[in-house]
Amino acid sequence: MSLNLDEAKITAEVLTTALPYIQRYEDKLIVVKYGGNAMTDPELESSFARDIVLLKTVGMHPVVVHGGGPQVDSLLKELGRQSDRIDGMRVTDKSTMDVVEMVLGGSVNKSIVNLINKHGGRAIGLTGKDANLIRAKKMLMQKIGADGSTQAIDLGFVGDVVSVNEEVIRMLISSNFIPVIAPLGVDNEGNTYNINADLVAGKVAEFLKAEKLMLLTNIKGVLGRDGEVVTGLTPKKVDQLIEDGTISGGMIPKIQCALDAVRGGVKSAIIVDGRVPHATLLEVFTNEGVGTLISRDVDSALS
Ligand SMILES: Nc1ncnc2c1ncn2[C@@H]1O[C@H](COP(=O)(O)OP(=O)(O)O)[C@@H](O)[C@H]1O
Ligand SMILES: CC(=O)N[C@@H](CCC(=O)OP(=O)(O)O)C(=O)O
Repeated sequence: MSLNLDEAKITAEVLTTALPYIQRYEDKLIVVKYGGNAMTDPELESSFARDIVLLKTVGMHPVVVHGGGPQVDSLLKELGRQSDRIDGMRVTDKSTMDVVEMVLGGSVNKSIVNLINKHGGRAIGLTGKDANLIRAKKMLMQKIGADGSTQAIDLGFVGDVVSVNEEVIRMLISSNFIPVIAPLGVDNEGNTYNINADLVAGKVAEFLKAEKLMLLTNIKGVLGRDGEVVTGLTPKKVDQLIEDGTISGGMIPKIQCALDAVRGGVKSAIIVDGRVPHATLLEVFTNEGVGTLISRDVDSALS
């Protein structure tokens, strides 16, 4: 078979364009949160897995934290049950916790691990309970009523991250593994908690001082009042958009943990459209990126 020179030229150009990005991120840690809503199409799932393997192969250190909210909903439905969400958090009683653990720590985690490994990676799946990776405590949610009074809301076994055992992650990374983490945590008494996956990804990125936190979701980015993607956000603007209801539901914890992560030392956090094939690569290997960027100099970012 003879070499097609035109095709070869394009390939060479693409590879050369990638070089500065490969050099820039060499040996750097990139935390990718893979949301349940982005796991809907087998081709997209494959392109995600290949992107992760490629990042690792060229010398970066991807760490995957996954969600799986819609997958938990499906099993609950099959069981003839449902659960409420308050500001994006699933109210989790004991029996819901069992289903959450089964789905997130079981089928969802293992299918991502399997897919990455099928594409030549060395993924290893763990939940926040393994090696006490994620220490958690019960989340205390406060709601402010219309009259200004504060109301405490009990979400059951929903947790906040207290700490992340970074040693475990670093050990896996240095042995060339790709950690794939399910968003469960454990407290000192051994209680298991269901933790929003964005929160876990943000804290993992923060504890490991990651270069980048990428939150893959099912929307183009954070949409402003006019329905257009907002490319850069300030904390003040985020507060305004939450207050007037423009940012709601699952986007609330997502944007808040992106802000917390950059305040905590992560260089940049990006909310990316996981429905775009190779969204992860596009974000790392292009200047423009895709979605909404929250960088460390967030106070001077576009609003
Ligand atoms: N201002 C906004 N911009 C973008 N999405 C928003 C906004 N407000 C609410 N959302 C909702 O947040 C969802 C993303 O959160 P979520 O469903 O929890 O995603 P994931 O499962 O990927 O974590 C979007 O699909 C959208 O319905
Ligand atoms: C407390 C809480 O809400 N936990 C989430 C954990 C999974 C998750 O965050 O999944 P996505 O990223 O796909 O939404 C849940 O039970 O759905």
